Amino acid sequence: MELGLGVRIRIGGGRRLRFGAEFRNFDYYYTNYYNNNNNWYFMSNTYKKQHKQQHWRSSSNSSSHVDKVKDSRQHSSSVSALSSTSTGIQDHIPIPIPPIADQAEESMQAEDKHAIRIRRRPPTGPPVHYVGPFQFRLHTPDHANPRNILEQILWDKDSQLTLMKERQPLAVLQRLLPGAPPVRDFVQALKDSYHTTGMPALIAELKKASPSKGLLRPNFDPVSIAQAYQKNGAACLSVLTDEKYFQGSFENLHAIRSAGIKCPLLCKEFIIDAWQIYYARSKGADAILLIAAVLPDVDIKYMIKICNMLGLAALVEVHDELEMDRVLAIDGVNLIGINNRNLETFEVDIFNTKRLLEGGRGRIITQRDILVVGESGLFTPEDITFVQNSGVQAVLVGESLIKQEDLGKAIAGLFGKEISVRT
Ligand SMILES: O=P(O)(O)OC[C@@H](O)[C@@H](O)c1c[nH]c2ccccc12
Repeated sequence: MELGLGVRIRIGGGRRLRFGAEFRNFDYYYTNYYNNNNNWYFMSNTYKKQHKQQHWRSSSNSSSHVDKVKDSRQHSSSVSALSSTSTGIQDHIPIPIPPIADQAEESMQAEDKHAIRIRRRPPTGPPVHYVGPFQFRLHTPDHANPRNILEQILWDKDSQLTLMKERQPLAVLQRLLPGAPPVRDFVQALKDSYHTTGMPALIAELKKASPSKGLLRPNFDPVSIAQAYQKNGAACLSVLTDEKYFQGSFENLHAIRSAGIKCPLLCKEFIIDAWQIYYARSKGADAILLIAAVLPDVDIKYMIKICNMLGLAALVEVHDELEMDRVLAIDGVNLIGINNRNLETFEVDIFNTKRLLEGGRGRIITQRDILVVGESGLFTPEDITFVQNSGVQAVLVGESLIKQEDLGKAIAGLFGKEISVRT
């Protein structure tokens, strides 16, 4: 008998009892099933409840990963046939078909090919509260810990999401959407501002704290900050909604939207699940962020479809050439953010914006009329001129504004002049 990370038991004579929970990109479509001697059994909801089954991704370094991929291909049709009924998702909900097993496999290969380093979930399975059929864990290998702050944020996000989705399942959320405030055109607002001021349009960020800089603004009143940003020429606002690391919230987003702020709002969140897009929309977002370092291509494509359906803009964020090339290969991307901050190390280098827009990449971007946002680490008029000359039509600025008491002066100081054209 062989025990492997609580995943598989091999019983004498080659009979295998394997317990599997296939990771699907979108949890509300996930399918849990187990394999007993090559017969696949779907786990009913009752079974899941009885065993408090968590869905998780098993170790990616071992052969079990390879087996799992193979198995998911063999059984994809039956699994997907079962999934729609047993997850309780009704047929009439109009959402694009999510990637299923074959695409998930493709996405795994894409992850390898494009070297996505960030792991969205702990690779070694469920944490200690797991009470499934195999309650024990033989050991916790080192790679079970987050390797950097981005992974840590995502792993926390993943567990918070499980709770949020339990409280408000997608079907419930969707019923709220018709009552959400109408979507405003985020990209158009940036273009308009760029054309009227001749300077990069400002997306001013409401960020109370950050993991790299700690507390940035102790007296944080989101609505009055938003009003001051708007009055002083911001074209759009970016509202951090992550609570744990940025001291933001969806309440802030909602409050700003309800206060009648006209600037379109970007929901600044670590999106790993389509559910979050619907949630952001229900709270009044006009745009959402998709981080290429975190999301495989197949997810970006799927999430862009959802954004199009909801009328949201998708700001697709890249940090290096590899990510830029991936994103340029995806149809329908019209707004790209170049983050000058490496989210794994926090290093900031505004030369990054220039590097990524040089040569062929810049030409493709111009040809396709993609709007580029220079993000992070912008403090002075020289910085603004530098990224503008590199080819951006908008900038996303947090720290250098939010830390100053007088936000009007802060904006004028950043651009070297007042940029407000509103009356
Ligand atoms: O405060 P700065 O350096 O001006 O950066 C703003 C913004 O670019 C940054 O907050 C940001 C860029 N991408 C993100 C993704 C998640 C959280 C935050 C961010």
